[in-house]
Amino acid sequence: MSNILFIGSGHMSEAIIRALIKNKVYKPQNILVNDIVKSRLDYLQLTYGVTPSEKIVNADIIVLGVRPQDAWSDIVQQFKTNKIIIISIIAGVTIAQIKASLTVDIPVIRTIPNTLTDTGFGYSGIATDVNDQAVARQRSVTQFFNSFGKLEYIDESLLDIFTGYAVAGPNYIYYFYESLVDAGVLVGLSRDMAKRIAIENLHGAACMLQTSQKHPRQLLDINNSPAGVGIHSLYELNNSDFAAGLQRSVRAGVIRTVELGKKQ
Ligand SMILES: NC(=O)C1=CN([C@@H]2O[C@H](COP(=O)(O)OP(=O)(O)OC[C@H]3O[C@@H](n4cnc5c(N)ncnc54)[C@H](OP(=O)(O)O)[C@@H]3O)[C@@H](O)[C@H]2O)C=CC1
Ligand SMILES: O=C(O)[C@@H]1CCC=N1
Repeated sequence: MSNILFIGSGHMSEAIIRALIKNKVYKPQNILVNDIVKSRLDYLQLTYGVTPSEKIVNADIIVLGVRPQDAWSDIVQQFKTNKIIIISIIAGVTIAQIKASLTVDIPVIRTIPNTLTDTGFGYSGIATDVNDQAVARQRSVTQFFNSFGKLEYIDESLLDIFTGYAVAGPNYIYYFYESLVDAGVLVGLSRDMAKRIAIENLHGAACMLQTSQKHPRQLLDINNSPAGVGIHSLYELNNSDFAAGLQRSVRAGVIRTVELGKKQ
């Protein structure tokens, strides 16, 4: 079996490692982890049985899991063989930037993975340059990507937008859920009951949007009788900055992604 090395083994790498093991794409012993934090390596070894690697070694696939602000450029300069494939999960940093730091011609695939790996939901974006497209179709690479949710192969020019909208996406939902649960508590429900109701409505409303073929406005209409409860509560939401606040938030995520990529 081929092996894979994660350099920078934080939250996102861990979510991918969990998916790789769960979906039997790699055995734990074929997953090598490198991080500057030794306790992180101990934790990953103990939790998943993966192999810690305090030095950067060669592997069939090398996942760059450090942050855009970290020394990714110094890391990639250490690769001296073109027998590896680099998969970068670093937000904002382009394939051209990574290739410019390489001293050997190594294929680079850029992905922006979604932390929803445990659920099978959530889109991850993938981009390659034309020269590396054949490499991206290799069995080991396809298996790697297929293990963590749904995939969208996109042009690299869309990847930063995809990051702010799709991959930061669970944030908007978590925050909405938290605010909704607080609203339930505010009007007098126990937190437990407010949570159960909110999660059920989230699932149910998502199902309606997916299966009913109806525009959200039509669904809102069904849910609001004349002079009734729903339209009164929506009136307040309309009066708030809710929609524009959400849209500004997504735009800020996209802008920050671009900004982070320019830092090095
Ligand atoms: N979390 C998410 O939802 C997503 C994250 N990403 C991308 O994944 C990458 C990692 O994010 P995330 O996992 O959340 O971040 P974390 O901070 O959890 O993980 C990064 C890890 O890399 C370590 N590190 C830093 N520099 C080096 C180095 N030179 N060599 C080895 N290890 C190093 C860090 O150590 P220390 O903390 O000591 O610096 C840390 O343990 C980022 O580029 C992010 O853009 C992409 C999609 C989604
Ligand atoms: O904040 C982050 O670094 C990651 C990238 C996209 C969403 N979260």
